[in-house]
Amino acid sequence: GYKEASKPASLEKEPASKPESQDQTPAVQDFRYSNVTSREGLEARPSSVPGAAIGLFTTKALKAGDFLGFYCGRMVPVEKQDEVTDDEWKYAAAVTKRMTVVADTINYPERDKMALVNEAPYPGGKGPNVVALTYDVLHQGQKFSAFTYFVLRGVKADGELFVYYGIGYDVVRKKAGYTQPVRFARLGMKENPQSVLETIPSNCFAEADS
Ligand SMILES: C[S@@+](CC[C@H](N)C(=O)[O-])C[C@H]1O[C@@H](n2cnc3c(N)ncnc32)[C@H](O)[C@@H]1O
Repeated sequence: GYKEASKPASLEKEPASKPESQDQTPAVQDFRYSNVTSREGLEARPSSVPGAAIGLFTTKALKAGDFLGFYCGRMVPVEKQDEVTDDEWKYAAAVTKRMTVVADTINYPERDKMALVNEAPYPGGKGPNVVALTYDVLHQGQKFSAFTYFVLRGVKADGELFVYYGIGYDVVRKKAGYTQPVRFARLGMKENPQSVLETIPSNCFAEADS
């Protein structure tokens, strides 16, 4: 099933509205290491946001509910999170209560691509066109969770992708020198990642919260 996710790990949950519930937990057929962790047609390019460095763009038009990709990287358990550097926190997301994923877009540019999605320019922009959700799978009787990105509203070909990082990201935002209003999102139809990817990348999952 899916549940709304927040980012980064350390911080409080935002009171965001729940996306439509999907009660069926998908059971995976193939659950293994893979470098293909996102849909086709996503490219890193210089961001349209001044000062935001690189951004993620889609070469193909996307529609609300489309699966974008798994947010992958190094899994850091809660007891090791004091070892995460300020730079790494810029690329961190909470997968579960006890596990944070820290993306490495330099060494794993394909696998850790989701970490290149910026926040929408503010003020003046249209806001996010991507939303973060927790995706759960059942594998050999055990539940695993991944932090995923889904398309929130239609994006034209060559459009830049934007997601709201959550209230907890404010510390990092201040250091980077930009602001962002609190956002609430509701997502309708959701494409199953398993209909987009040939294999589900097990290295992007953590043992689910019980
Ligand atoms: C997850 S990374 C996104 C990828 C990053 N732009 C890069 O080049 O690697 C998050 C960082 O991107 C930058 N960023 C994201 N959205 C931004 C925005 N709207 N304005 C300015 N900087 C932004 C900030 O430095 C932030 O800490």
